Amino acid sequence: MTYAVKELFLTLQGEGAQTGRRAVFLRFAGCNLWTGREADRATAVCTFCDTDFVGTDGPGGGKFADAVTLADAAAQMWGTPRAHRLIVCTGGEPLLQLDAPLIDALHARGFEIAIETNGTQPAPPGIDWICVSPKADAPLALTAGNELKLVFPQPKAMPDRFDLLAFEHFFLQPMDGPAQAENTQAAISYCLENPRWRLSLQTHKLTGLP
Ligand SMILES: C[S@@+](CC[C@H](N)C(=O)[O-])C[C@H]1O[C@@H](n2cnc3c(N)ncnc32)[C@H](O)[C@@H]1O
Ligand SMILES: Nc1nc2[nH]cc(C(=O)O)c2c(=O)[nH]1
Ligand code: SF4
Ligand SMILES: [Mg+2]
Repeated sequence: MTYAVKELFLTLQGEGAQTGRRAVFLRFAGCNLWTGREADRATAVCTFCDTDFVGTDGPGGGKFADAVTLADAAAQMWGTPRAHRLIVCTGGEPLLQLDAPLIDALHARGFEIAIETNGTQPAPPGIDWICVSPKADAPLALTAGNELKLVFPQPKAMPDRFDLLAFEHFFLQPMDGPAQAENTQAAISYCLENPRWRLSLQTHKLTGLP
């Protein structure tokens, strides 16, 4: 199939349990919880998104005709050597496009495959690291994975709804936006009172990485 990619870039994973790790980021275009248009933000299911995922015009983005072409572009972006290769598939919502042929082509090039997902879509087999980030009252199709990273606070998605799910790590990530400072203090207070939860800061924003 054809893949619509907003951008493809090399950076360090900025968030969650794999923070600091070199990674190619594959940002797919499109999401099922927001059109990406500012005019629709207030009425979307997910209203606080910090990302432009509309179109295919970003750095390294485009329409890729097949899985091999896209996996080759990712491998070229990583460069040599082949060891420790990590690709983080994000978006937009990556599970609208990530499929078995692309998973196979990325594995064949030595990538460990991580995803950042809103958890509303089932995941194909073979993904090596699943990070679910629940949004408001959107029902979860994925209730197990490696990390659950909740943007905090969300009145319709408070942490106690999730802390019995089958994840290895539980993170609160302060919601970026006008109340970022207050949200960070609230997340810190919650983690101090609820030791199952750890704080995830968006370190790429602190360091100026993409
Ligand atoms: C842009 S989303 C794309 C992947 C997927 N659609 C999802 O929501 O998980 C990537 C990550 O950024 C987080 N995020 C989005 N907007 C944010 C904000 N305003 N503040 C903090 N984290 C945010 C998401 O919750 C998710 O963990
Ligand atoms: N450096 C960096 N780390 C990230 N972790 C998750 C991101 C995302 O937008 O999915 C992201 C991102 O956009 N940049
Ligand atoms: S689900 Fe993810 S990509 Fe979609 S609008 Fe929300 S944060 Fe953005
Ligand atoms: Mg981001």
